[in-house]
Amino acid sequence: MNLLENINDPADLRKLPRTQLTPLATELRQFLLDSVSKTGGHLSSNLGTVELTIALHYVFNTPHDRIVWDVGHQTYSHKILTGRRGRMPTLRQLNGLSGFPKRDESVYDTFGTAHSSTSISAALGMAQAAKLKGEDRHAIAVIGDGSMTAGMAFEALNNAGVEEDCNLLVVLNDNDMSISPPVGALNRYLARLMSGQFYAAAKSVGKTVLPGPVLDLARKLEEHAKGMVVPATMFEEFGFNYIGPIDGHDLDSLIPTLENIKKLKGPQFLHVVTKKGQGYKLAEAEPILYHGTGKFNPNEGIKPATAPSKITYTEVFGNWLCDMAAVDKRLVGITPAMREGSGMVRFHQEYPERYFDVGIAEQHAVTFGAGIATEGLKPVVAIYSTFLQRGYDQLIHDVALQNLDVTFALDRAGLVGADGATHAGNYDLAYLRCIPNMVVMAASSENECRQMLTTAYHYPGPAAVRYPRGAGVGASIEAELTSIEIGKGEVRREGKGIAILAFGSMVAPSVAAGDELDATVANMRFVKPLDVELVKRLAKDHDYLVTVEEGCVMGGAGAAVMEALAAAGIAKPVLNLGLPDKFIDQGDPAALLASVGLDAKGIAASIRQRFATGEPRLVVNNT
Ligand SMILES: Cc1ncc(C[n+]2csc(CCOP(=O)(O)OP(=O)(O)O)c2C)c(N)n1
Ligand SMILES: CC(=O)[C@@H](O)[C@H](O)COP(=O)(O)O
Ligand SMILES: [Mg+2]
Repeated sequence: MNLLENINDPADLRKLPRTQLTPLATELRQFLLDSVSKTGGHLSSNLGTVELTIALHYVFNTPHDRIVWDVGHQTYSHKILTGRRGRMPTLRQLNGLSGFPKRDESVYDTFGTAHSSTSISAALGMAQAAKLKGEDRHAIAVIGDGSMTAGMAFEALNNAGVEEDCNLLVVLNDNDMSISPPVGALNRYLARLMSGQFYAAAKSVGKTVLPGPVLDLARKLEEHAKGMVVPATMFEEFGFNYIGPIDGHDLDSLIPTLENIKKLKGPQFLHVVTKKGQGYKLAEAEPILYHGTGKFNPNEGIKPATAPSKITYTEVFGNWLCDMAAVDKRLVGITPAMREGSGMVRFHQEYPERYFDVGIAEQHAVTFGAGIATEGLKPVVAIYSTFLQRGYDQLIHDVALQNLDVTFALDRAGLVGADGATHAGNYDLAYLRCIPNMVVMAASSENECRQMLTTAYHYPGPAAVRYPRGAGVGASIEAELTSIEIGKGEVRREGKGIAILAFGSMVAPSVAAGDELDATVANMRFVKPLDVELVKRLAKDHDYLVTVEEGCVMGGAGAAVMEALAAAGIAKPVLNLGLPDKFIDQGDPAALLASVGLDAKGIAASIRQRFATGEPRLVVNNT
């Protein structure tokens, strides 16, 4: 029977008899696999949450009751069961379904996410709001074991645990994995809880909420443990009723347990155990490979690329890190839970004692790096541009204010494609250049990226190198570790009338636009310190200046050029090109860049359009 086809929203699901839920889960899992193999997406986490999603929507009265998903990369079943099955072929594409929950996509998406560890705070906010408004509803945060490692999650637990009359349920989806294997003491603690499984459940309110067979087992274990002092779980110490761990793939455990929990008041904590990749053997065996996939044939699985592909900036960084570590024993590599994404797998293998995965803890990663720097070692914090937003105060207060020698390797700078607005690294140039002591560089090629990393590393204060997701321009990469002069740009092309001052990834399209317009093109390299002498010279020798960056135009590199001109008392018509003052959703990165005029054609067209009349004027392109 095709059960899935008849479910247009959770009300349809709730009409099904319990006996049909297991066959539904089988259909849903197959649908997920077929669909994600055609679009790409976060497969393993989604395969692991099929039953949990069914159970939550079956037991709770959504959307009246609020489910808040953490990260949201595991919400495809939720999307499918809440009326978006037909749009799954558009997942993560331009004008298609987002890969994450989004409030304007569905009323069932109660909270927009993609950066982790926000769910408990948001759900607690909803629960408190319901209380204040006199509304009777449940708020449920679903958070993974990886996401639970972040400070924010603990801040929220700390707050929630004393809210005794709040209808908050935290579901910990423990699959013993982050993207990479989980790290840290919390992970060890959860493993210990697992090893004493049903025992802990029997001790807590589990007696009243666990379904018969699970409870029987719990009682037997309790009998066995008689006479021992049973410590409360840390979640109980935080003020939650802790229930679990229970099997998150067993609907006969999940549903009655949730039904019982639903009757309880106050902060509840349900520990659910699932398997990443559940039901698809290849993903079960290699959950990291199947965490985020491109398109693949599900019968064959993901195959290694046959044709040699262009090296990515991530690989450039990973190779540089190993090369620099080989010549400098002081180098320490730090990642907040992004070993694979940041290109640190080889470094981890070759230098395990100097490799630190600190968990999903960007704030801590930055201050941990600062602490290491105070002792004369050389920390390199590898972090996506978007995730450094989490560590901003740490960057200012702990690193820059003390002028500590920390190198920041900022991957995924600019538009990232399928992950969309939540992951776009659009703000780093603006948020970094205003911090005293910082050196900020934007790489225009693979080789320049390597040189900039070396430059940042040797600079005795805080320095950041930003580079985009994916492959670069195909430049050959030197083996040496050479630096470039700090604060010096270079002229790539001499032309007439117009000078284009390009930053990072925008150098290549600007050179192409320069060829078309016979304009001068400079690779500015440094956003801070800006090459003011070069700016002045270009202003003197040209009628018009154009700045181009793959970053928010407001407050970014172009703004730095404007400030420099103003400080020098130079009045010149300047056109600032960059990312507009709006969030840009998912899509093919090249198409997205073209849509905001940041390809060669768009740059040339904007320049023609603004300066066609020859009238000097100041324009900011932030439409
Ligand atoms: C603040 C932040 N840092 C890093 C990430 C990248 N990230 C996405 S999913 C993930 C792992 C999450 O692990 P878990 O919560 O256990 O979910 P699972 O992938 O196991 O389903 C990471 C590190 C993120 N989304 N947000
Ligand atoms: C959900 C999440 O935050 C990550 O899984 C992210 O999607 C990884 O992005 P990259 O593919 O760019 O590493
Ligand atoms: Mg996990």
